[in-house]
Amino acid sequence: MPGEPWPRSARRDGDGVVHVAGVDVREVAAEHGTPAYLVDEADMRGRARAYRTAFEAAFAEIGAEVDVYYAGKAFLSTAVARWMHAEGLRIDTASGAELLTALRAGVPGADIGLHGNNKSDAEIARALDEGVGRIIVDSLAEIERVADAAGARGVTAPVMVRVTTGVHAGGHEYIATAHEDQKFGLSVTSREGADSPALAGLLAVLARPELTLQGIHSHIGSQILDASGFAAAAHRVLELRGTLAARTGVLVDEVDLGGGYGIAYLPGEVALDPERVAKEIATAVADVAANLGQPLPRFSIEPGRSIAGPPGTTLYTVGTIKPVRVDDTTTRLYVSVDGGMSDNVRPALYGAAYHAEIAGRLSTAPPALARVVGKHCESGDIVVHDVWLPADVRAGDLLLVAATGAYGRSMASNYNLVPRPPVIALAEGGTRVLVRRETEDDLLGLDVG
Ligand SMILES: Cc1ncc(COP(=O)(O)O)c(C=O)c1O
Ligand SMILES: N[C@@H](CCCC[NH3+])C(=O)O
Repeated sequence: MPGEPWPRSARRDGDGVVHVAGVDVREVAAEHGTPAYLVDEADMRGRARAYRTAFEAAFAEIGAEVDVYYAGKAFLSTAVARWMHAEGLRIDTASGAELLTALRAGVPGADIGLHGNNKSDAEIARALDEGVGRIIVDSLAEIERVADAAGARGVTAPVMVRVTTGVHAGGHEYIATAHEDQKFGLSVTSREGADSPALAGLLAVLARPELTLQGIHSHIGSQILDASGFAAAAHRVLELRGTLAARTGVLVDEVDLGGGYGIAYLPGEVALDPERVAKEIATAVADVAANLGQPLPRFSIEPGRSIAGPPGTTLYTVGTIKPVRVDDTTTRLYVSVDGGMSDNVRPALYGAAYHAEIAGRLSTAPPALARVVGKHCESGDIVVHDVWLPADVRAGDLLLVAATGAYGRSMASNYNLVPRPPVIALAEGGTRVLVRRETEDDLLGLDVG
């Protein structure tokens, strides 16, 4: 600290105490308790701005426009939706409650998109009634459902068709989304001379007067650290756009290239740089469009992790410490904290690696091999697999885990009936609760049997 993977403002003072946005983590713990998710507001807003300005500039160079949608699945609250909208981003939602959060924040429906491979009737109805800017349809059946719902309301629904391009990209298999054998989208691959499912989807949209075909959507995966996958996917999407134009004369207006921009989780890892990736993608799509003889569409992207991840940290208090002899030469310190897989499921789900440091004091003790574990009844309840902590780590120490802002709170559970931690924004030396701590009464209140 400072530097990746920590929030931009993270510093240690002369006593070794970590401050984020000028706030002493010991004060956060005293005021709000632990575990707690902390968000460096200026950092999150800055990253949103950086993505928007980098993509706008790179696409302006090739003569195209681009909209940036913040992918709310990474972490959404009304404050976050307001920050993102104030920074000139739109909001991508993937459920009725994410949509409602953006609306409650005052984001106009026109600036919101709705995703989902199995949208409920109620979700489709809300999207139509609130006039969302786009519904991203994910199957042939859904195209008919959205058209029927729009017809019943006497409105026209703006839709994008989500396609899968077969491009493999991203981290764990569970977060790659453009390969063939998975649930999302319609494949661009045509088999046995038939139209590809993606082309069939586009034709199905054109066949329904209750729908306007706004564009084609491709999201290839998440935690991608190499821009070439985006360019390869864009190539296939523009080819599909050309095929549709040749068949029907309709040239779709917009292409969404999804999210997936990778971040640093560990010291020494290098995140994708928005300016560089924006330039690489813009140059690639300009070349492809020129080769295909197509005018450029409008573009959009949907970053989530790269905006919400790095500004977020999780503050825990250390409890039980157990040295475990793992072989003749190695002892590992099992350092238990007051949270675990209920507030960050990513290590258990994807084997994701994180970095942690003692945050409330300086230690000159030699480093010891440690594994940070949670308080749940599961041996896979690991917060940080391998990390060197000072050998004098002790109960009561504050431990800060880096880069937990995306897919931490948003994927949190109540395993073992553990209440979920609050989300605290840190800005200009002060704190503000964005999402309050869940209580045992909240959980027992659901038990009406
Ligand atoms: C359709 C879609 N858009 C955007 C995202 C956001 O991805 P990321 O958080 O990796 O930027 C996802 C999640 O992977 C997604 O499924
Ligand atoms: N939840 C995943 C990424 C999002 C996948 C959504 N398509 C993660 O934590 O990495």
